[in-house]
Amino acid sequence: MATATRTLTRALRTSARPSTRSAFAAAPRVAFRQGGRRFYSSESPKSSSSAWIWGVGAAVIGAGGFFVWQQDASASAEPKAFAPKFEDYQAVYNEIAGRLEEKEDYDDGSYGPVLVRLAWHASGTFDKETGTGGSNGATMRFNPEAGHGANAGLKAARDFLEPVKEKFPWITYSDLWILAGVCAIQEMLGPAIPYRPGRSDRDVTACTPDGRLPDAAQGQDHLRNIFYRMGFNDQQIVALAGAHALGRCHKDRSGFDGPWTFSPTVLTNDFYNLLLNEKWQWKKWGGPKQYEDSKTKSLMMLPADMALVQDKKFKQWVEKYAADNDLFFKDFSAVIVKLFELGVPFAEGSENQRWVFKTTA
Ligand code: HEM
Repeated sequence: MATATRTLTRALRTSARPSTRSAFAAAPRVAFRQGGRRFYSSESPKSSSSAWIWGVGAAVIGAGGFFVWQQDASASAEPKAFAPKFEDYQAVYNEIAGRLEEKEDYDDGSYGPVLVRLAWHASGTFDKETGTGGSNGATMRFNPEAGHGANAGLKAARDFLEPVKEKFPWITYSDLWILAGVCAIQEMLGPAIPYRPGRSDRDVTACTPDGRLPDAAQGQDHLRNIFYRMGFNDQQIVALAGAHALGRCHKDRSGFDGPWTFSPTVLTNDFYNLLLNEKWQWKKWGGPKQYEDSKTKSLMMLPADMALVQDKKFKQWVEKYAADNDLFFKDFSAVIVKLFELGVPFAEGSENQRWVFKTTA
């Protein structure tokens, strides 16, 4: 199965999929020059581009501060102050992108899907009532959070990013994990995902309690409880779930097994189309209850995925996204930006100054 999906994925990529990498993916990438440097922005530069650049500097400095570290301890007794800029984050992006497919035998040939899941599980612990959890902190580095059942298998993603952290020691783990999610989505031909840095790492005391992430065996009431707690609505829940076009379930992680789509390393609206148009039946096996498509028996759906067509309010959004990939990309980009920023104390005013990284794909 892995080989078949990999072959199809490669075919899709080489054919460039003009309909999936759509106008929306291209439109927000505004490139402009200032002071001999090239910048990419999610919005047009303001009439005074120097004000925009000041704004970016303020966002980074205000939120993350200067990073102080010593590159070569013997060279100088003075630690160097370093305020990373767009180009520095783009360099981290490029490093991650260049390594996504370095291990041919990993899953369907890319670490992209598991990096998206890491970024989502780091963010999805947010509780809007208490303001706890969210992508600030990277507390999944520690037990008990690393050992929560929902996070099984994410060590693969965290370990994958360790050499990147070593090469760019100034970036926090929490900014790095989210940047990796952004990079993975864009490199898997998804829409542009505007990004802003400013997350700081926290210690073990900031670990969130178990049970904040969704349980795949449950249905619509559970999904609403979990995602409303983060501050999302029905439309946003359905848009987020489209990420299940990517990757697969693993018996040794969640207990479930198999991919949702035939192209698990390319982001498309296929998850919705398959959910609506295929005939799904319970899989007869010794594992947890999951669905399989009756035609090929090679694709899967979780009970929580199936809830999106069993519930009328969810289903209307599944239908819209199945019919319109551009709409899915637009809404997915907006909602994942919100997800990835949950619980982060960004500098005031920085919400209009996100960066869009240039893809390497
Ligand atoms: C709606 C509630 C959700 C449930 C119940 C759920 C559940 C699961 C489960 C059980 C797996 C399999 C893990 C494994 O065995 O490796 C998985 C994988 C995945 N999930 Fe979700 N998920 C949900 C929402 C999301 C969201 C919101 C995103 C991202 C925006 C996401 C992205 C992914 C990705 C990319 C994978 C594949 C990981 C890989 O290939 O290693 N999921 N999810």
